[in-house]
Amino acid sequence: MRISVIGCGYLGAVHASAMAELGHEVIGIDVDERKIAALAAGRPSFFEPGLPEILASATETGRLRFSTDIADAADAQVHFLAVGTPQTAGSSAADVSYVDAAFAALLPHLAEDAIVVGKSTVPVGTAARLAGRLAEEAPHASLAWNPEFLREGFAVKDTLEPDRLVYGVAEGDRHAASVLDQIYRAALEAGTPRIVTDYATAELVKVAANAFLATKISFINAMSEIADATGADVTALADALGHDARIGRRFLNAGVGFGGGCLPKDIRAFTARAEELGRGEALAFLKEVDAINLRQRQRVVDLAVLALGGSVHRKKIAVLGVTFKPDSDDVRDSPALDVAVLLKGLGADVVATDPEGIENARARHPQLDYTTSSREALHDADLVVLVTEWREYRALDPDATGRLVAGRRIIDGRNVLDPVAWRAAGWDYRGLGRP
Ligand SMILES: NC(=O)c1ccc[n+]([C@@H]2O[C@H](COP(=O)([O-])OP(=O)(O)OC[C@H]3O[C@@H](n4cnc5c(N)ncnc54)[C@H](O)[C@@H]3O)[C@@H](O)[C@H]2O)c1
Ligand SMILES: O=c1ccn([C@@H]2O[C@H](COP(=O)(O)OP(=O)(O)O[C@H]3O[C@H](CO)[C@@H](O)[C@H](O)[C@H]3O)[C@@H](O)[C@H]2O)c(=O)[nH]1
Repeated sequence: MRISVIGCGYLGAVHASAMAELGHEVIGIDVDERKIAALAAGRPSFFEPGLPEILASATETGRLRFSTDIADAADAQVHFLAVGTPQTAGSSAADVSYVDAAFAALLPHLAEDAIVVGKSTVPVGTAARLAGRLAEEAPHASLAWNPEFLREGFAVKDTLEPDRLVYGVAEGDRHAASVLDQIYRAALEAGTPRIVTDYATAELVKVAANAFLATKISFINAMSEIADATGADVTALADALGHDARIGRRFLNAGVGFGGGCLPKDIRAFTARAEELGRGEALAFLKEVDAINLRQRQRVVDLAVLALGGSVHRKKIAVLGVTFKPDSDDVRDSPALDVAVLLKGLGADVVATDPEGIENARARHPQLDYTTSSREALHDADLVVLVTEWREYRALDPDATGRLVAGRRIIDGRNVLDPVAWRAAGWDYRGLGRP
């Protein structure tokens, strides 16, 4: 199948490469010339495990090409829209202007029977609006919405082996569903469940899934606040809750909270859309989910102040991690980076380290000191704050780490270290919701 992917960021670059890996002829389109030049040379413009390999092999065979000119997508049968839908500045709503612009640019280039397939996360109602426009301006083409559920760090695997496929199609449009079935044949043959539904349901599945995941994390973080007040242990609580198959253990890790380019902005956009629909009350709880989440960042900072006896001023603090999660270089709405900035704001000498995220972090917060060497960050530190659970930080040895620092104090902002082992090595260990 000849496919175009419009928007080659974290989602689009992976989707384009994975579609080529499946044997399709793919062209990736983006307005960012630097991104396109790197991708065309077989180099991803961001860190994602497994992506360099499939990108390089697909560009070498010529099955995957890139361009900044949308006219080069004209002979594709299927066009995936994967442009960004960030939070609008000064509002909690999603900014759909990139979707609208990409859609408008594509319209004059649509071949007979072409299918435009939305992958971006959009406010419910967007697909119906775009379908209306298509019916007027390119009635020979059709629209489907096929939301994406990949996680950064597992993006390639999640794209090739998704948990489920959701197609939102116009009433009676069997063609779009059957073309998508051909594209995803390998996953369907492996037994991936597929739900064919209307536009609004498909759009809602995506934001509802993220709202549920965010709620689960904020739920356990709220429990961690209660655990702190009572001496209970939130990790044991999560383990015990998780054994109930109806609840499940995943996404019950208390800590500095959720960030990234999806969960935070998606729950805010969903709330804003519910308000527009006159159903604000139904999703009012998501504001609390957001508030609980943001509070965790301050809790980590408060613990740091406590650990240093009331002030962090002029104290050297090693902040381990700047990305919103491990195995990603993404610092969008990163709790880790926020903690570093808050500590710096209190006068601490912050040295932040991260295996992959420093370049992006520096672009956003040039006022912080960074190093790629965790040894350098730890050297002579009065306090260590672990905020992104990269494997190398989880594997730190308390004795060896203790020999690098000036004071054996650690805040485990992800509850991933063994408090017994760290305390046995003489550390003042503090987690969130851990006695
Ligand atoms: N990142 C994820 O893990 C993920 C997962 C599922 C869904 N999503 C959703 O996918 C969408 C994209 O997210 P992302 O993280 O890849 O964002 P991103 O910012 O990394 O990428 C968006 C890309 O679109 C490009 N772009 C903007 N306007 C364009 C236009 N008119 N024509 C062509 N390209 C254009 C930008 O230059 C950028 O490269 C969002 O709606 C997001 O919510 C993201
Ligand atoms: O128990 C947990 C699990 C996650 N997190 C945090 O939650 C955030 C999001 O994690 P994750 O969902 O793994 O990362 P994303 O790559 O942002 O993926 C989410 O957002 C994507 C974009 O919409 C969706 O496609 C995915 O299905 C959805 O999981 C990160 O900051 C994690 O540290 C926790 O704090 N505790």
